[in-house]
Order: sequence, then structure tokens, then C-alpha cells
Amino acid sequence: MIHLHDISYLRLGCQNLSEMVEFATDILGLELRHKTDTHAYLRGDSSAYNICYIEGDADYDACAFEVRELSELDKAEKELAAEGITAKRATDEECEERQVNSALFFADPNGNRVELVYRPYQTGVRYFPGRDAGITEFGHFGLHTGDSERDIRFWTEVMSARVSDKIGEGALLRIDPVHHKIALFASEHTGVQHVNFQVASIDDVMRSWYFLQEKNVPIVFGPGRHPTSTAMFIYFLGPDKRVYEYSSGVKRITDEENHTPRQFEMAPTSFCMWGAKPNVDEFSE
Ligand SMILES: O=C(O)c1cccc(O)c1O
Ligand SMILES: [Fe+2]
Repeated sequence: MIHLHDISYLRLGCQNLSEMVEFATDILGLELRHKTDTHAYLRGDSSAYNICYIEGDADYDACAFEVRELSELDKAEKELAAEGITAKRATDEECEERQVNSALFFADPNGNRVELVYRPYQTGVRYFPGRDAGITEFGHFGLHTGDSERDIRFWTEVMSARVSDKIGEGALLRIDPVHHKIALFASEHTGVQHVNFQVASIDDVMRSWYFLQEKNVPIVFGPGRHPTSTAMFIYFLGPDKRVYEYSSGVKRITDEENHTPRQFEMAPTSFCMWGAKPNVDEFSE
């Protein structure tokens, strides 16, 4: 089993890098830490970055997880090979681009690009955004799944994730006490389905609701509260048409031995207990 210590970063392709930087800093509330002609590194905590936008292929994306030991990468390469998955070790140049000491690249059974990284860079300076969205951390991300049984098996048996709850075919997976850091949602696509940042309180969710409306940012779901994680949320679209989420109050699963995943029906009320209706394809039947 490959032990996932934490989520690390997302690499998201885009057509127009300056448009994404403007959105990420002025709307989403991330701090731009570093930019080249093709890459922009943004963060919502003291990591070197949480999202790297890359100008070029807008369909490209990859998600990364931190592993604790360097030896975990060799072990992962062997365990993935046993699953018929070819993994590739990152070159020095690729590590430099990602701001990590070492990395291993592969695709999950759905074709989602995954990177395992050892020693992602941290900084000694605190996160200082231009817009105060109240972000406390990079929360979680959704991945597409074309076969949830196959992919739940992969993420929980080959990787160390555990199912916290299911909604229809979808699954919310934890890799530490936080209710979920990975979510799988059924669709015919591959890659990243949504990007979540945690905010400090319900006040931040509601402040952003008014702020996003004022800025004419398309809101696609909420404000609402997830019955699964109990988090209060709002979802909106970036200029890249990706779905971004702020949420606050995600529950922690501390009684690991006794936690039994619940199966929620595929219905709007399983996504929002207040009655908001999702305008997100993967959250609807
Ligand atoms: O927080 C959740 O429980 C949740 C449920 C459905 C979909 C999501 O994106 C979530 O974050
Ligand atoms: Fe989410």
C-alpha cells in the first residue's frame, strides 16, 4: 500500500496565464508567489504553492500527493507495476519545476495524472493575499471517475485512502482525519473535477457569496451545507471553466476504527441539506 501523507498541489493547464493569475489573486484570493512566461505558482497557505497554472494545453492537469519517505517512491513504483501501471521518476528539471526534492508520475486507472512527491518546498513566510477571502488551507480536490468501483478500489487498496461517505457512485475519501481530501465523481471525463479551499468561517463563505455576485463570477452551487462533511460551501467557475469551491467546517473523523461509510442517495439534498440545487454536472443525475 502506498501511503499518502497529504495533498500537495495541482497543475492546471490554461489558455491564458495572465487571465488565470488575475482570477486566482483578485477573485479566489491566492497569493502569486512566482511567475515565468508559462508557469504561475499560487498559494493559500505557507507552502511554496498549491496551484501551478501552466499556459498551453488547457485540458492538461495533474494532482500531487506528498509521501513521507523517499523509499516510498521506489515502493510505489513496484506496487504500481504490479497493478499494470507504469510510473516514471521525475528528472532534476521536472523536480525543480515542481519545487520538490523527488517525484514519481503515473496515471490512475481512469487516466487521471497523479504525482507522488517527496519534500515539497515550504516557505518561512506566511501567506499574504491581495484579497482576504479567509482561506486557511488547500482543502481537497475532486477527480473524475468512469468506473467508481474500480477507482475506489485503486485509491483505497493500492493507495492509502479510505472511504468516508458515498453519494451515488461518488466517493469522499480521506487520507488523514479530515473527512475528505480526494473526491471521486462519476463522469466521462478525466482529471480534476473541482478545487476546494477551506475558509475560516461561515462569514467568509457568505462574504464571498456577495463578493462573487458583485464581480459577476458565475456561482454554480450554494451557499449551502454538505450533509456529508457538514461543511458550508459555495461553488463558482473560473475563466478556465473549472469549478472552484470554498468551504468551512469540514468534519474530522477521529474514531477511525468505528467509522462506517454512509451511502447517500444521488439527489440534490445529499449535496446540500439547505435545499440549494447544484448546477455542476457531476453533482446531478
Ligand atoms: O464536503 C462535502 O461533503 C462534499 C460533498 C459533495 C461534494 C463536495 O465537493 C464536497 O466537498
Ligand atoms: Fe468539495
